[in-house]
Amino acid sequence: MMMRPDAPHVVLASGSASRRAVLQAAGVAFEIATPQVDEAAIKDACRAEDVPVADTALILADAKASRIARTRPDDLVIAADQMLVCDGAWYDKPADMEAARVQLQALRGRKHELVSGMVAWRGGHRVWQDVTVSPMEMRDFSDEFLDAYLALEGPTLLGSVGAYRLEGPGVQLFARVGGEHSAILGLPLMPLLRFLRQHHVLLD
Ligand SMILES: Nc1nc2c(ncn2[C@@H]2O[C@H](COP(=O)(O)OP(=O)(O)OP(=O)(O)O)[C@@H](O)[C@H]2O)c(=O)[nH]1
Repeated sequence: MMMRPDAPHVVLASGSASRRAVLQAAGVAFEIATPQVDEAAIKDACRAEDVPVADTALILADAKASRIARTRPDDLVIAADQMLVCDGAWYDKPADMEAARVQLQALRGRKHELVSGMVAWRGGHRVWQDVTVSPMEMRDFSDEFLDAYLALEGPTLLGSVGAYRLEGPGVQLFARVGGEHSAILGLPLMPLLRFLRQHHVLLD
C-alpha cells in the first residue's frame, strides 16, 4: 500500500460498491462503514428550500460522514454523494427497471451533469470538502439499443444515479463525457488523493 506508516485509520462511509472499488484500486487502505441515512428525505427538504445542487450533495455527504464519525473521533471518515442534474431537474437512482428505462429515455440526446460532493471528517467535525462536476452528453440512441442495454445490465443499473455504468457497455450511451473517470463512478480521485497526501495518509 502507498500509506504513510503514521497514517490515521481511514473509513469510507459508503455502501457503494463502485466507490469502494475505486478507492481500493487507487491503493488506499480503508475500512467500510455503511451509514443509515434517509437520503430521500434530505434531498426533498433541500429541493423544497431551493438549496443549490452542490450544497445538497455536501449536506448529504456530511450526513453520511457524521453518522460514522460520531463513534470514531480519531479516524478519518470519508463520505460522498452524487447528484444528477439535467436542465435543472434532479434525477435519483431508479427504483426498478421500468424507472431506469424512463430515466434513460429522459436523458437521451441531452446534456446532464454529475455533481459529486465529498467530505472528510475527523475529531467530530468536517476537515475537508470538495465538489466536482462531470459534464455528460448522451447520444440519441434508439429504443432497440436501450432495450438491449437494459437486458444486458439488468438490476446492476439500480445502484447508479444515472441508471448507467460508464465502466461497462454503458459507455455506448454517450456522445461525450467530461472530467475524471473516477468522478463519474462516484469518487473523484484527483482531489481526494491530493487531500490524503496533505493529511499525511498517503506518501507524498
Ligand atoms: N458503477 C457505477 N456506479 C455509478 C456510475 N455513476 C454513478 N454511480 C453510482 O451512483 C451512486 C450515486 O448515489 P449516491 O447516493 O451518491 O451513493 P449511494 O449509492 O447511495 O452510496 P452511499 O455512498 O452509501 O450513499 C453511487 O453509488 C455511484 O457510485 C457509473 O458510471 N458506474
